[in-house]
Amino acid sequence: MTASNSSSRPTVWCIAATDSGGGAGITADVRTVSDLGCHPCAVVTAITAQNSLMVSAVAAVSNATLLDQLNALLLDMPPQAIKIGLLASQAQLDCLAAWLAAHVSHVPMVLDPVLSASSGSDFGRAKLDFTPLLAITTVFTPNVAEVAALIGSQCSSSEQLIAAMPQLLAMTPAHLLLKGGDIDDAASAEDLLYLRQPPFCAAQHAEQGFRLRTPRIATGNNHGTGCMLSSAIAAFIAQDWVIPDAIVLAKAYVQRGLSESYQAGMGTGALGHSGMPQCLNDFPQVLPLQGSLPTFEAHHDNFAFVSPIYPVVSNCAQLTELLRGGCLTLQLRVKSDDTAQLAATIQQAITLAKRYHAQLFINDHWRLALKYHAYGVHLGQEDVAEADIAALRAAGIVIGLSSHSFFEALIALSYRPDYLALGHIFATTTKVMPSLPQGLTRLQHYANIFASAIPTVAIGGIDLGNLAQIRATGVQAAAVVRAVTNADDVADAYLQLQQQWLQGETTWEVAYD
Ligand SMILES: Cc1ncc(COP(=O)(O)OP(=O)(O)O)c(N)n1
Ligand SMILES: Cc1ncsc1CCOP(=O)(O)O
Ligand SMILES: [Mg+2]
Repeated sequence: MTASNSSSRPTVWCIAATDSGGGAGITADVRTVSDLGCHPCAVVTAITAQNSLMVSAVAAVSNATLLDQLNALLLDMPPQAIKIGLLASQAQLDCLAAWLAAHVSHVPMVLDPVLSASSGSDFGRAKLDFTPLLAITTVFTPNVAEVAALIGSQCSSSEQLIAAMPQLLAMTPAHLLLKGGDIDDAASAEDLLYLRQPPFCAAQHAEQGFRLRTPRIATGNNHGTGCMLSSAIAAFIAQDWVIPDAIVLAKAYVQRGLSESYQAGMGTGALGHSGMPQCLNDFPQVLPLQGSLPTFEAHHDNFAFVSPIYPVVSNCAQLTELLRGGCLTLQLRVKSDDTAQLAATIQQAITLAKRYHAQLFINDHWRLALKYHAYGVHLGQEDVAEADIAALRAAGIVIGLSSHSFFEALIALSYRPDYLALGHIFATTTKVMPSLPQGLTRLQHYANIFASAIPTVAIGGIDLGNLAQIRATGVQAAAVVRAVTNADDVADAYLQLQQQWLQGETTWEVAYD
C-alpha cells in the first residue's frame, strides 16, 4: 500500500445547509469536494434563503428527513470522510450525533461549528451544545467568534486563542484548527493548529501546537471561507493524505480561492475553485506555537548537488571507495552510541572528503560536524528543532533537512535549508518509518511545488529499477542506501546509477503508481 491516490473518486459526505446565494454552505462544500477529485454527497440540514448581503430565512429539515438522507447514503455510498457544517437546532445536532456514532464513528469527521454567517446572521438559533459531536470529531475548525462562544469568554486575539486551547482540548479528542482570519491584522492571517497523534505521522509533532501563517489577501469576497476550508480538509483526508497534510493543503486551496475570488451580488462575493494546490506561495508557513524561530542567515543560494546520485554510507571504507569512484555528493550516517568511535569516524570522513573536494553531509551529529568543519549536515525533523542552525550557518555549513509530508516540508522550509529531502518514496528496510511510502504521484506533486524553490532529493527504496521514474519527476537528486551499500562493488553500483540518471536528461516517460 502506498499513500498515493487511486484513480477512483473517494466519497465525502457534506452535511450542511443550502445557501441560495451559492457562495457558502453545502453549495460551497459540494463544489470544493468535487473540484478536489472526490465524489460529494449532500445531506441537507436546512434550506437557507440568503444572498451576498443577508440571511432572510432558515427552514430546518425534520430529523426524519435528515435520517432518510443518511440511511439512503449508508446503504450505497459509504463515506471516506465527512464534513459537518450548519446544524439547525440542538435536537437536530443530537439526532445527527447519535446516528453518526452508531453507524460511521470510524470515519474521519471535520466539524465546522457554524455559529453565524459572514453577514452576521446567527441563523435564528439558540446557542448549540456541540458535546455529542465533539466526542466523534477528527478535526474541529472553530473561528475566533465560535471559540468565544464555546469557552464562554472573550476571544479576539491570537494570545486569547492560545489561552483557550486547554479548555477546547478538554472538550474533544479532535485535532484543533482555530481559525484566526478574523483577527485584526492587515499583513497576515494566522490559524493555530494543535495536533494530537495523527496516524502515519512521526511522534515528534504529536501533542504540539503550530501557527499556520499566510499573507492576508485584500478581498471582501470571502463568503464561505470556513465551509470551503472544512470541506477541503475532508476531501484531502478522503484521499488518504495524513491529517497535517490535509490541513495545509486545504489552507493552500482556500488561499488560492481568495486570490481568485469574485464579485457575486452586491455584498460579500464568492471564492474561486482552482483544483489541487500547485503554488508554494499559497501554502502557509508552519511555525512553532510558542516563541519564534531565530533569525538565520539566508541559505546558500548557489547550492547544487554535484552528483545527482547521493549515496548514504555508514563507514569510511565505503566512503573511500565511492570517493575513488568519482562520487562527489555523499552522506555519512552512523547510528552508534560509541561517542569516541563516532568522533573519530566523523573526523576521518571529513578529512577524506576534503581531499576529493566532495560534498560530504554528516547525518544527525551536527556538533561534531561543526567541530571538524564538515561541508554539510543532514538533519531529520527530530534533530532540527534542537540543532544550532545559526551556528551551522555562521560556520558556512550546508544544511539538508528531511521531510515525509507536505507539513514536514513546510516546517523544514521555515529553517531555510539548502536542500530538502523527500521521503520515503518506496518501501524501505533500511529504517522503520512511521509514514507510508509516498509513491511517485506524490513525489511528482512535491517536485512541482518545491523543486523550483529549493534543491530536492528523493530517498527511500530507490534503485536502478525505479531511478528513471524518480528522475522524471524533476527532483534534483536521488539518495540511496541499500542500492549502493549492499553491492559487492559500491563504486560500480554508484557509477551505474549515475550513468542511468545522466542518460535520462530528457527522455524518461513516467508510469505512475
Ligand atoms: C538525503 C537524506 N534524506 C533523508 C534522510 C533521513 O534523515 P533523518 O530523517 O535524519 O533520518 P536518519 O537518517 O537519521 O535515520 C537522510 N539521512 N538523508
Ligand atoms: C534514512 C531514510 N530516510 C527516509 S528513507 C531512508 C532509508 C533509505 O534507504 P534505502 O535507500 O536503502 O531504501
Ligand atoms: Mg537523522
